[in-house]
Amino acid sequence: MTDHPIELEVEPAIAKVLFEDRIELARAFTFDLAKYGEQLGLVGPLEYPRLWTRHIVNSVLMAPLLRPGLVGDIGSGAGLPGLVLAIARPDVNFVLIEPMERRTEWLQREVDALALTNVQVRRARAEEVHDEFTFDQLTARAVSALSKLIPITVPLVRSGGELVFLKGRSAEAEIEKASKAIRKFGLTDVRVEELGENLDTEATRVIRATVD
Ligand SMILES: C[S@@+](CC[C@H](N)C(=O)[O-])C[C@H]1O[C@@H](n2cnc3c(N)ncnc32)[C@H](O)[C@@H]1O
Repeated sequence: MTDHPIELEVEPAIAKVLFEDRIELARAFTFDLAKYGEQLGLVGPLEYPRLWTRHIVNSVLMAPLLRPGLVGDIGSGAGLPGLVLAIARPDVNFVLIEPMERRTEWLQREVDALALTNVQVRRARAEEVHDEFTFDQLTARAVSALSKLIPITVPLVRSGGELVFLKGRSAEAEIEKASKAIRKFGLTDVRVEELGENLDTEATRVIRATVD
């Protein structure tokens, strides 16, 4: 692989606050993402000046919502949020589920390079592994609208488990549009939460829902 001329956003101070003693791993991952991301079609060049803020910090804001157990991340792509969360939460086990071979190769290479022992990479679509995994919590970012995510993710989560989806401004509208699926798949306590509101970074939003 050829080196990419890196014009990376300077690491924001909040990164060290959020990653604590895992910051060196987060730096190594971010550096690799900047180096290979465009070449491997993982992130576009326009994202480089906001790689930390918009992608790495945005993902790690979810870390406090996770409980020790098994977490599935659907459509991990470049590793967002799954690999970032696995860096931040070594006490949680993760399965990154991603159908594209080039992306799973990238994810596995990073898992190996960072010597992460709490991550499994599975090349598949979510709906192909319903009989293979039962997660305590399931995360996703930028995969599809809530109404489409519900049927492919709920069968992967244990009763009492939780969906945690990073969403933008559309969160409430997506909940509204997914009302039929929410009823059909027995989701309760469906709500939008703001993350990072009092921190020195862009706030973000998640949809959280409990699986009956
Ligand atoms: C727009 S990318 C987002 C990647 C990453 N989550 C992020 O936030 O940058 C959507 C990803 O979801 C994956 N994907 C699409 N449909 C999927 C499915 N049914 N199950 C699992 N992954 C899926 C795609 O291959 C792609 O990597």
